[in-house]
Amino acid sequence: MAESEAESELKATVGGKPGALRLSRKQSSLLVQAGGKKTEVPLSQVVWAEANEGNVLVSALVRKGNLALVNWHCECDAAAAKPWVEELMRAAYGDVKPRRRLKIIINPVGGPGRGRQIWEKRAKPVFDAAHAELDVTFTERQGHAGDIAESLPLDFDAVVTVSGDGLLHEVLNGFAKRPDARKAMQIPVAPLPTGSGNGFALSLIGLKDGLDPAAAALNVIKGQPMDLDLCSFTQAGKTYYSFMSQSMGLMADVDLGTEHLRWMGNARFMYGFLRGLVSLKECPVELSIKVSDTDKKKMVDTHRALRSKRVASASRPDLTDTNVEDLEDSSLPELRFADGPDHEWITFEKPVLYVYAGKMPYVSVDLLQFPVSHANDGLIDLVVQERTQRGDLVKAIGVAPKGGQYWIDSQHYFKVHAYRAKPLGPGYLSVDGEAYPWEEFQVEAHAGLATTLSMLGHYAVDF
Ligand SMILES: Nc1ncnc2c1ncn2[C@@H]1O[C@H](COP(=O)(O)OP(=O)(O)OP(=O)(O)O)[C@@H](O)[C@H]1O
Repeated sequence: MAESEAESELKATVGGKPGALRLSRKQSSLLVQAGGKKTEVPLSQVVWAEANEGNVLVSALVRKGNLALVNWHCECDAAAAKPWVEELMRAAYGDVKPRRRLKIIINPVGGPGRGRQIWEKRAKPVFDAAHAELDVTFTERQGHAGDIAESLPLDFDAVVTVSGDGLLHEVLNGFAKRPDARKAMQIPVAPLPTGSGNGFALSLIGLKDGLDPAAAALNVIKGQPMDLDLCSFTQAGKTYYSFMSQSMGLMADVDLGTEHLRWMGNARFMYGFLRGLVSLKECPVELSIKVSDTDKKKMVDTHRALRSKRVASASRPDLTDTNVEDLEDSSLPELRFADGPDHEWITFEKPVLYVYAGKMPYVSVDLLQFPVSHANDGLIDLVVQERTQRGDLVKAIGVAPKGGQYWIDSQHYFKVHAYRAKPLGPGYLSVDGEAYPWEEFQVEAHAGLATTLSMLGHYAVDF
């Protein structure tokens, strides 16, 4: 059947005027014709359809710059409408179970402090339209989200953090403290971006819609569970979990040294970077690396091959209570490199401006720092920026939103199993955007330890 040809059509009336609304379901979209106006919406953006006693309601996210929720109400013959509506819901949801049960954790002071407002105006209406079952908590203090995760009943379909990336770090570390940590980490975590650092939402949804709360809500409603690697971060005998990044030197100064400028939103990171370029301060660190790959071109090829495989196989099936229960060993994995570096590790010998390790492509809208990273390749992407000419770094700013800095010779890019950093002077250390003591630590990757939600089955990046 040609894409333009309607697969099935529902003629409905609005306010008693026959023929005022025509809903046509095509192969991959819904066409709505009302009052001479045509709106075509991909089925992936249809969040609800129902027919009750001659009334039909269809809700979808329609692109109006951002994604906006639109509800179409109409009257029509109940017998004709019911099967049409049921078929539309089947086509719109595929394998995903509608009416997800969600734990929502909102940080009212995250980023520029607009979490509550954005939740109420832009996200909650989308979840309500999709008939999601919501259990909402507003955080009252630092650490609150971690405490919630530590004692959360495991009967939620997902945990959604309405904040920046820091709140997800707390949730995953709350899970890690539980005796049934492994089971808890099977509950997908997903972001609704209202913080200043929203790299996870950008990586899952892409640059175009990654900061749109409605698009993030859609990802929570329709995304399939996707394995998410975690990094264990061991310092002074204690192990934490990092889902996103660790940074030292200039990039940690950019994050932690600009906390007082939260009101600037995302712009604070660019300000911090420019300030760091003026001082060009060396990062005093001894860095040991358990390398998997160092060839940039080969890493791009592997990235493309892995990604097309992911598209073909999509992600794992939707969660059910049974497959969460099925996990027998619920403890977290042993560390493989607990004894520290051996002869297979290399040491980076040149003067360093910053070290940035990551598990996802976008750090912010201005920086595609890890363009060949994967949610679940079991490896950490490690960038070591040599202390180089200011001019090189200024040039990199312009190409950074598309990851162009990847090709700069002074920017060393490694795929690694693990690494260890030992401070040789004062500095900052940021783990998932949160401040950690600038003391010796070791990091290693753990394949697919946690879970997120994705509509694509891979990170949304073209490189
Ligand atoms: N009610 C609260 N009062 C104060 N701090 C809170 C509250 N709720 C959460 N926090 C803390 O706010 C911090 C910032 O959260 P998050 O990272 O999610 O947002 P953000 O604006 O992107 O911040 P950052 O840019 O610093 O990462 C976290 O350390 C979290 O523990």
